[in-house]
Amino acid sequence: MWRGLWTLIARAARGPRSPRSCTRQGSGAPAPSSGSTIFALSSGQGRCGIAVIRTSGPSSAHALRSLTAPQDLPPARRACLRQLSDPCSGEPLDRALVLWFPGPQSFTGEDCAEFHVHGGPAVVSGVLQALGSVPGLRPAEAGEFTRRAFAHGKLSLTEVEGLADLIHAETEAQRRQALRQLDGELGHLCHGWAEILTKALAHVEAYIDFGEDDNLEEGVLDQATREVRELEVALGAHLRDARRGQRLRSGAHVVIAGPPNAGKSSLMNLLSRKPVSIVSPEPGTTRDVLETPVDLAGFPTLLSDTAGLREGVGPVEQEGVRRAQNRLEQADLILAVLDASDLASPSSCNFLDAVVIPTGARSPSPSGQRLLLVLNKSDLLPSNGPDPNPDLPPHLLLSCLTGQGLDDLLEALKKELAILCGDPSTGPPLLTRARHQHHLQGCLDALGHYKQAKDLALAAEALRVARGHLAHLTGGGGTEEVLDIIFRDFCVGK
Ligand SMILES: Nc1nc2c(ncn2[C@@H]2O[C@H](COP(=O)(O)OP(=O)(O)OP(=O)(O)O)[C@@H](O)[C@H]2O)c(=O)[nH]1
Ligand SMILES: [K+]
Ligand SMILES: [Mg+2]
Repeated sequence: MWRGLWTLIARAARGPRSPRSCTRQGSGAPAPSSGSTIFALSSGQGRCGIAVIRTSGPSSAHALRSLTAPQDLPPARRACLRQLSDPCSGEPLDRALVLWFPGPQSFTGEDCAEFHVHGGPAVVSGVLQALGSVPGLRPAEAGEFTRRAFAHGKLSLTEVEGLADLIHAETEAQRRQALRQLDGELGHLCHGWAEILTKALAHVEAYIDFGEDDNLEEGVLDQATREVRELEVALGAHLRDARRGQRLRSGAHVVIAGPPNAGKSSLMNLLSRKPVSIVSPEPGTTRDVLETPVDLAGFPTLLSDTAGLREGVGPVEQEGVRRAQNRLEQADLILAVLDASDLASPSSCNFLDAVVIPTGARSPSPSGQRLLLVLNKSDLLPSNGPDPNPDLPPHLLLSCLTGQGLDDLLEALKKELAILCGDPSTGPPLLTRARHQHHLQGCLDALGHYKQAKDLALAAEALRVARGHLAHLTGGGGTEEVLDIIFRDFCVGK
């Protein structure tokens, strides 16, 4: 009987009824049009010390030989100095280091060549033109090198996304997260989950095929159900964290709010280190929502300054207040600012009652919204005096004028943002894209169908659907459309 079961495990792992399992297969991408060899400048545009031009495809060796003297191929993966010249005119182009990467041990899995040339625009365009004149070579499309790497199974889809994020990473936390994804952590996690599903599916299929024979080990079906239950818990925990990874990728929404003249715009300018907002002693200076991307303590954020919240004002300021309230609802983190020397004023009290106390009391609120209370203008308080208001919720003292308290505020922001975005140095791999969330949710829904299935054939089908979602996440059976969206993020030469 157990031999039968192992045959089934193997069959479930392979298909044929099942979707492709979660392995590092390039499957979904179109096979690179056979015969075409691509080339592009892979380093940045513009004048630079050294520019890297590379090729990928079967004519790479021919291209290398056509442009270099001596014409023999350098040893694999070793840099060699060569004279480069135009194959048609024979005109010298540069003296350059060239490298030869025979496939499949190359970035794309195909034969590749690299030319490390002097970075002047004339040299670069001369070499690109010379490559264009070699038969079988054409300029690469955006992301085409990576797409070929994916098609040859060198990178899984989540690793491709990690690479795109790494190229675009602007803050330290983003870079760490992207590197982890490029290392395949999310892919490995999905792979493990897919294996659990494969085993559970094998158990269910064994029961379907041999259950009646009565010589099947007791509890095979119970074991499958137990495994599915454990997987549901793991997926649920990951999905609850899903917003964090997305915030880390696209920036957390941090909204500065408070009564008029508390110093919100002063704080905006201090944190963004540029004069984004107009600061003036006149209450009601800021009317519209002003926003700017800011790297706060290593985390990417979209920082917004808003109109001071107060009632009984003219129609323009009223519209500003309405916009401020709208923006507050979308905030991941509210930076609530009050004037430390003016805490008893009606506008301060209203703001405390309407925003600070309700949000603070809900912390962590169902929406996950968080709040930091900042008492600004601490320079106006008597020095070394007692806390101006010990009854207030936890707060920080700050002076935008002198900068006192800024380090403590940045430290507190770092803690809040690590909670909101996840800490990319520790913790489980994050789901950085809506696509990841969609497939994990699809997998979880299918597991729900498994539990409700009245009939074993339907239960087995639910497990196959669940596994299909995990396979899609890492790129097995990825559709053309998804691939287009992902590779669009890349630049030419990558
Ligand atoms: N003494 C002192 N004055 C400050 C401090 N921060 C801001 N101010 C002053 O307070 C006044 C109001 O500052 P803003 O930054 O315009 O305040 P705001 O909250 O954006 O005001 P509205 O947009 O009108 O709601 C300005 O005159 C600032 O120079 C501070 O830390 N200490
Ligand atoms: K003001
Ligand atoms: Mg302002």
